[in-house]
Amino acid sequence: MLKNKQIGFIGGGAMAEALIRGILNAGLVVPSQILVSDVSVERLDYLRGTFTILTTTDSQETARQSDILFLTVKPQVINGVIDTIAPVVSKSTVLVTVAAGVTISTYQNKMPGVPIIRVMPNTPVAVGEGMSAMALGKYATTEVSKPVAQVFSSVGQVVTVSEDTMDAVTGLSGSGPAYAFVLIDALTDAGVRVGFSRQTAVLLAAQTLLGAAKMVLATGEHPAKLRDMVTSPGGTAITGVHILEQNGVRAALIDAVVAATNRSREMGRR
Ligand SMILES: NC(=O)C1=CN([C@@H]2O[C@H](COP(=O)(O)OP(=O)(O)OC[C@H]3O[C@@H](n4cnc5c(N)ncnc54)[C@H](OP(=O)(O)O)[C@@H]3O)[C@@H](O)[C@H]2O)C=CC1
Ligand SMILES: O=C(O)[C@@H]1CCC=N1
Repeated sequence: MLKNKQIGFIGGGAMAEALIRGILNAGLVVPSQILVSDVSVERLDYLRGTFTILTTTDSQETARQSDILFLTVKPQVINGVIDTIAPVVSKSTVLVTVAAGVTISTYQNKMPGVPIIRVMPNTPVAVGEGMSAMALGKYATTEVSKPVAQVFSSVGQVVTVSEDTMDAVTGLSGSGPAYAFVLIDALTDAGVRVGFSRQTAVLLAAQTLLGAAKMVLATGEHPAKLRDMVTSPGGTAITGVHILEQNGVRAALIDAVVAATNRSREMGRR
């Protein structure tokens, strides 16, 4: 379905790189179908050198050439980018924005009639294990959204949500890899503390989280039931879980998601 489609990215940072890596690894497109623009020539050199894709410093050129145009710049600069590209974006281009907090109406007001899709992905798209949520603007019909859904489903799982839940998605799965990396890093330190090399400790920590996540998805069981299967009476796991609960790890994670959700809302009000 993406054969002969030109895919553009405005903003060649962390999220664009993760998506480019993911869709190239998935074989969804070939490098010559991807054009990226960025303000940083060094960044473009890096992306061209790494992926053999096309690059330019001209955002309007990227907007003109793209059938699917990803806006992958920070929310702080999105208004400037919209003003730059609005005069040249065609109604046959599907505009996909991943900017946290920025509503579809912000784009739609400046680009009437252009199909807009707001997506909140996460960086594990780079390894085919992303979690993306998608909300469709009023001109983005199901038909129009199909190739975009295909992009995100080639690099992980996709759900369609109503736009009013997007800040919550941002707080949970959009920002979530950061929480997971903190957990893995902390468990790795713990492994070093109990005597492993860092290399062995990070393997023990990361594979354990990967395995636990796979069990939740594969069995459909409540995570508490799976936890019960690990906690032998009077054993080691319940001893560790007790310490986590005593230190408020569960409440800290809930607070983190609520705070990140609120921050996403705040960024949208700017
Ligand atoms: N990182 C993540 O995990 C996720 C990010 N997002 C969203 O993705 C977007 C990008 O985030 P991220 O990739 O982390 O940010 P980055 O800062 O890594 O990337 C943004 C890139 O855009 C460049 N840039 C700045 N201004 C312009 C412009 N006017 N035209 C073209 N390029 C420009 C920046 O250059 P310079 O640095 O020189 O300013 C930078 O290279 C954000 O809106 C964020 O909310 C969504 C989900 C997850
Ligand atoms: O931190 C941020 O604002 C972006 C959005 C979700 C993840 N990273």
